Amino acid sequence: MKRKLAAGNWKMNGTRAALAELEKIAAAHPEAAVDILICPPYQLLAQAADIAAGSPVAIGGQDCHNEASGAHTGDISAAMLVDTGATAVIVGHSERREDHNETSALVREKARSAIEAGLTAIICLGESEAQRDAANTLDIIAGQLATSVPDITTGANTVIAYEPVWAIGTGKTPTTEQIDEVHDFIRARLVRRFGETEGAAIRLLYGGSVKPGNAAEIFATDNVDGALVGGASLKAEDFSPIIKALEATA
Ligand SMILES: O=C(CO)COP(=O)(O)O
Repeated sequence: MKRKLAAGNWKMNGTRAALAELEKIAAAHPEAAVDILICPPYQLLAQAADIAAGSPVAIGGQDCHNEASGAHTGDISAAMLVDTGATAVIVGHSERREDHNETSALVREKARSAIEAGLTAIICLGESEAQRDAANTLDIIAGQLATSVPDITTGANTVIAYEPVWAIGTGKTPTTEQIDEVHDFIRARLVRRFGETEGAAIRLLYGGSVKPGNAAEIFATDNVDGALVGGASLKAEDFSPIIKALEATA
């Protein structure tokens, strides 16, 4: 039985003072019925991993380079993330695709590099508002999925996060029917490509304005195995109820 996953992406938020929130999250869930992951900014990773040690909370990075080392000023490799104590990394977030012109082909190489280093790759996909309005959502998802997900993907090493770009940080969320449609589509494509067992084992997260108030409804949707949460993961008082809502479905 695959465990559901409540993941928090702190994005470019948080100095050392923010670690107090991580302490609160770890203390509030000593025996979680779901996996919990916090992805703080790089400078907090090693300390975050120390704080989370012995708790059900795992720590992840928000991006990695596709190469293991070398002349890439300002970048971080998957092996370096492992060295901090991180066990996962987000790749292909729409903010990386947009701000850093990351293509799906590059995202695939980052995911491959992360998996080869022993990290769980959380690969993000999602359509823009214009793409949804033009009824291109499933075509966009199909293309991103085909190109961003490496052949070495298994249920154990990869998580897919569906994050409609227009729902991120906007307070807008798709209807549960819209989430259902995309998640079912992703599941079918994964099963077709990786086979019944692995295709079904890859966890599918929904991300985009998940809050304590809408989490239960989103988690009741078929093929939603958890959430990738931005703003509401920054404070324990917001993230804990989301974890609990997911536990209620586990
Ligand atoms: O981008 C997200 C998580 O990666 C979602 O962000 P928000 O939850 O702030 O909308």
